[in-house]
Amino acid sequence: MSSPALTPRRGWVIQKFGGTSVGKFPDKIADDVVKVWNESNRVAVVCSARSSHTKTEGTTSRLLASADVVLDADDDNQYLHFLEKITIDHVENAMEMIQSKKIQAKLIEDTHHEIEEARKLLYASQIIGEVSPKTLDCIMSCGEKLSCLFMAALLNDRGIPAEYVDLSNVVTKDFGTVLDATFYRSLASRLHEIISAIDSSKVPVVTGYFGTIPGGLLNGVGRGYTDLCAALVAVGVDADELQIWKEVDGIFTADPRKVTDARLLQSVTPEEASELTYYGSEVIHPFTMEQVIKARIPIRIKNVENPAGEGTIIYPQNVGRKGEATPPHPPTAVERLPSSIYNKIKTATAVTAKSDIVVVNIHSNKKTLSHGFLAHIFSTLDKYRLVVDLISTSEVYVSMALYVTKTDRKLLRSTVEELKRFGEVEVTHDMAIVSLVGIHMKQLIGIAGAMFKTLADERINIEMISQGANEINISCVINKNDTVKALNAIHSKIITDPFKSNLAIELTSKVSELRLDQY
Ligand SMILES: Nc1ncnc2c1ncn2[C@@H]1O[C@H](COP(=O)(O)OP(=O)(O)O)[C@@H](O)[C@H]1O
Ligand SMILES: N[C@@H](CC(=O)OP(=O)(O)O)C(=O)O
Repeated sequence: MSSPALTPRRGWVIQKFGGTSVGKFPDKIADDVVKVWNESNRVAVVCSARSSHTKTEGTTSRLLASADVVLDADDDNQYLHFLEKITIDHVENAMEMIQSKKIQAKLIEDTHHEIEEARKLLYASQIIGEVSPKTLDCIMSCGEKLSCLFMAALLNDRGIPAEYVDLSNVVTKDFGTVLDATFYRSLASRLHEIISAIDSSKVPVVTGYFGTIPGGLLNGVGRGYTDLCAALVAVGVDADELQIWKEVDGIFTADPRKVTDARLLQSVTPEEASELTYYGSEVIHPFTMEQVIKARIPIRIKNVENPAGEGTIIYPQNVGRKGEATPPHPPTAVERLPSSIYNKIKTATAVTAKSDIVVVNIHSNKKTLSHGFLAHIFSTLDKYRLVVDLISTSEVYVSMALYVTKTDRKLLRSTVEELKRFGEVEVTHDMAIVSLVGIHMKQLIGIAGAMFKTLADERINIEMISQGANEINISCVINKNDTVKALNAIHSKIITDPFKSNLAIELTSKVSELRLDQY
């Protein structure tokens, strides 16, 4: 299969591969993706740290775990066990995947070297008695170095000339001290210099870790920084396309692993992609969107196991670039309807769910006025770095949906204890947020009611409701055990075939065509 030449001038295509893809399908990445696309375009590869099975057991997670235990007085060598697992995993992978003995030996030597560097940092942290954000970033960077050393070796081993690019020290003080537009512009410009300097016959294999940025990469960007790195590389070289390669065919109308009749979306808007990512669909890091959309670079989500698939494109609605424009945004209703009706139906684009949600209700003890009440609450949450996903408030009541993973449980207990100073606190665990997302929802009267009625018909209790200020997201909090049932019911009634609930006709008839046709 020859790759589509996006432009005759062999423009850049930046291909980002997540950790599980690098861990599970390195051969497909090399032979079915990079090699094919590099025939007609200039490809640069950006990789995350390898995860042989799942991200939680992946290299980055192991490195962060080693930093977690390095100060543990009970067992001051526990961190070495994590490094040992990483070493075995990567050396065995090198021996299995690299045929050339010379390339294999060099890769194994480099692997041991990078892990030794991480060990030195951990040992130094143990001696000093602390792991600073900068040190943590440097320890974490070992993962991307290992995976990109491997990917470059694999490409060379398979006859695809490649060059390893370590971005650990790409950030310099003259980029500024805050993560603002100036910082990202300077970084993108530096990336352009680095990538463009590489021999045009070689594929740059770039670490998704891009250095100790102001405030720290893990603190400032969080997990998923490779998406952002790939975006900045794309902006830097003015790429024709940024491709995010995953293990699903693109963005679906729901999680295809939970909703069997979920359908692939041809395109979504950046706003929809951000909402879907934030509320559970793990599509792409929101910071990434901002960078490439401003540069009007389309983002395509594709599947490593199905590279011939079209994937899903994320692009400002119908904002053409270099002549092409995004395909019209699908209304997503079932296509088998007569086109005269199908093209008029507008409904939500997708439904998504986010787990690990805890609802915290606070009834003010009225010792402070409402603005002080809210200020105290938010400063307490900020102190313990807990993320508020949804909030609804009145003068004396605040209900919040907090994202609390197992590792945050201790922080939650401390937060609740402190919040009790401002009123009575109730905590409900094991909840989930279900969100209906769609650019058309701005014009659809009744869609919120249809969503909540669908849940009521399934006897699913709603703990909390919230509509995003951008009007393209309606969310509610339910018991996590009802998540799959809720996703399937909403998907069936509102997205797959709104006709079933007579929703489409009612919704379309209620909203003026003029407003509807904005998108
Ligand atoms: N609307 C959606 N469209 C596509 N995938 C979704 C959606 N909602 C949730 N998902 C889930 O997101 C996950 C994407 O994971 P994966 O393909 O492994 O990405 P990565 O390689 O970046 O980690 C899949 O498990 C998929 O089931
Ligand atoms: N390797 C890092 C960064 C990352 O972006 O991973 P992924 O692309 O697999 O989400 C992590 O595990 O968080």
